[in-house]
Amino acid sequence: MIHITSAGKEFVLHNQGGVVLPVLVGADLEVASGECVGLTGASGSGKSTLMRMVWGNYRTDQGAVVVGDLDLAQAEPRQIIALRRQTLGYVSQFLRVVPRVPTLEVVAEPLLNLGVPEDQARARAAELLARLNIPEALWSLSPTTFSGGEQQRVNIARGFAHPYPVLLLDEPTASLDAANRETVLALIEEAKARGAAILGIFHDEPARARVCDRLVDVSGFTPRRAA
Ligand SMILES: Nc1ncnc2c1ncn2[C@@H]1O[C@H](COP(=O)(O)OP(=O)(O)OP(=O)(O)O)[C@@H](O)[C@H]1O
Repeated sequence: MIHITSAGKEFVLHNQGGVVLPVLVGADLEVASGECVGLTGASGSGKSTLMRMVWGNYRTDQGAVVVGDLDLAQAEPRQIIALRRQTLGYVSQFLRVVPRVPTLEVVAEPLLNLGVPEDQARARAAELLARLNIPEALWSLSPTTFSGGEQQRVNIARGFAHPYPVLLLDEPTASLDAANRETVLALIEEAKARGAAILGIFHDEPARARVCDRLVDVSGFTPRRAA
């Protein structure tokens, strides 16, 4: 479901004299349906950069990053938007939402955007929020004032509302207590069992060992820097 071939990325720092910072070169990676691949490598090796190239908000400079049948390196913005609506889900570390939208709507929104009837979308959102221990009294409130861990759980509920064929997970268990961490790991296992292809960054080593089928060390794609 994810096919990355000879992908490269460099940043041009326009506000720092146009310095060119090569970050990835010759990156190759495959994630099959039902598989979870974990990205590893030292801080700064390019894990988040590679994830953002798959998500389509960092442009791929060389090679191909194909999700389903769309090459993100060549795609038009409207194709990326359609891919994100139907195929590609992303649980980032931090929740970004429009202020004043109630939590239940935030979680149901990906389903409503796909035309799922409102009662079904809200029922699915409620089921996930309950499973992730967000008290029902909070569902009608905007999550902007929630605690870090509550916001992360709302973000996870939103990311798992629609059964995306491809999922990107950035530290999904980072600030969770044991019970909620267990729920998130179970959600990941269920997504794999229904055939989702998952690419993730997990600093939580036991979590990584449990859900990842393979690890890919991104430092293998780090260009040799001039001494
Ligand atoms: N938008 C950007 N502009 C310029 N340089 C960037 C940008 N994003 C990332 N980089 C650089 O790319 C390199 C890789 O960063 P990245 O965040 O992908 O690493 P990482 O492996 O995810 O690190 P960490 O584990 O610390 O999160 C770093 O040297 C970083 O400074």
